[in-house]
Amino acid sequence: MTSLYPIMLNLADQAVGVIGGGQVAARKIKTLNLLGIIPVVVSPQLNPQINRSQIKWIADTYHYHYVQDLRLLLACTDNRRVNHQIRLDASSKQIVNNVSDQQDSDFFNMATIVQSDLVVTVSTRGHSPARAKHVKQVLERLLQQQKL
Ligand SMILES: C[C@@]1(CC(=O)O)C2=NC(=C\c3[nH]c(c(CCC(=O)O)c3CC(=O)O)Cc3[nH]c(c(CC(=O)O)c3CCC(=O)O)/C=C3\N/C(=C\2)[C@@H](CCC(=O)O)[C@]3(C)CC(=O)O)/[C@H]1CCC(=O)O
Ligand SMILES: NC(=O)c1ccc[n+]([C@@H]2O[C@H](COP(=O)([O-])OP(=O)(O)OC[C@H]3O[C@@H](n4cnc5c(N)ncnc54)[C@H](O)[C@@H]3O)[C@@H](O)[C@H]2O)c1
Repeated sequence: MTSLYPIMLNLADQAVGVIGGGQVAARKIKTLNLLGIIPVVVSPQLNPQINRSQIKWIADTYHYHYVQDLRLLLACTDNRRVNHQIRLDASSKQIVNNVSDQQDSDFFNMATIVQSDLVVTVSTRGHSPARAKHVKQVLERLLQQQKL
């Protein structure tokens, strides 16, 4: 993807859905929670790293009716067909991240540091998530050292 534009999305009164409850979902939920967002999670199983008190869990496989009122959707199952179906089902008001296919996503997630009102994000335009993670860790140390 070449045309990417970073923004802070206003999600007041709009809910977020995570479909799938595995390792990748756990990482995305952690960041949502850091930002004070309690997502709806649709998944028959939950990774133990997911804090159940910080989500609204629907213990079932994906059906569109569970997510039709949600604004932002993170398609995080380990089934590429299901993740793609979530994007196909989405209305024009919904924005979808398909974790198994960059080209099938409306947006990418960013490595995110949250320190009260300060939010620092890192993106590699989808090229190297591991690099984004590394730069985030360096920035975390810098913020701490410099007391910024
Ligand atoms: C930044 C972060 C935010 C977050 O999602 O939390 C994030 N990935 C993170 C971590 C991470 N992801 C992966 C590893 C193992 C890497 C390794 O070991 O090499 C690790 C490291 C770890 O887990 O430790 C593997 C991976 N990631 C993607 C694919 C598929 C693909 O490339 O298409 C695969 C291969 C899957 C496979 O195995 O096939 C795709 C995406 N990952 C993105 C974001 C988006 C682009 C970000 C950007 O522009 O830089 C994008 C495009 C879509 C999206 O998900 O939005 C988070 C930072 C962690 C932090 O903050 O600490
Ligand atoms: N974008 C990223 O950051 C990134 C990073 C690594 C891997 N991936 C991709 O993410 C996918 C998921 O990886 P993972 O490690 O989280 O897998 P995982 O096996 O840990 O978790 C998969 C989850 O999906 C759920 N699930 C399966 N079918 C479902 C359905 N029909 N409806 C609802 N939930 C369903 C399972 O119950 C489980 O909770 C992989 O396919 C991988 O290619 C993406």
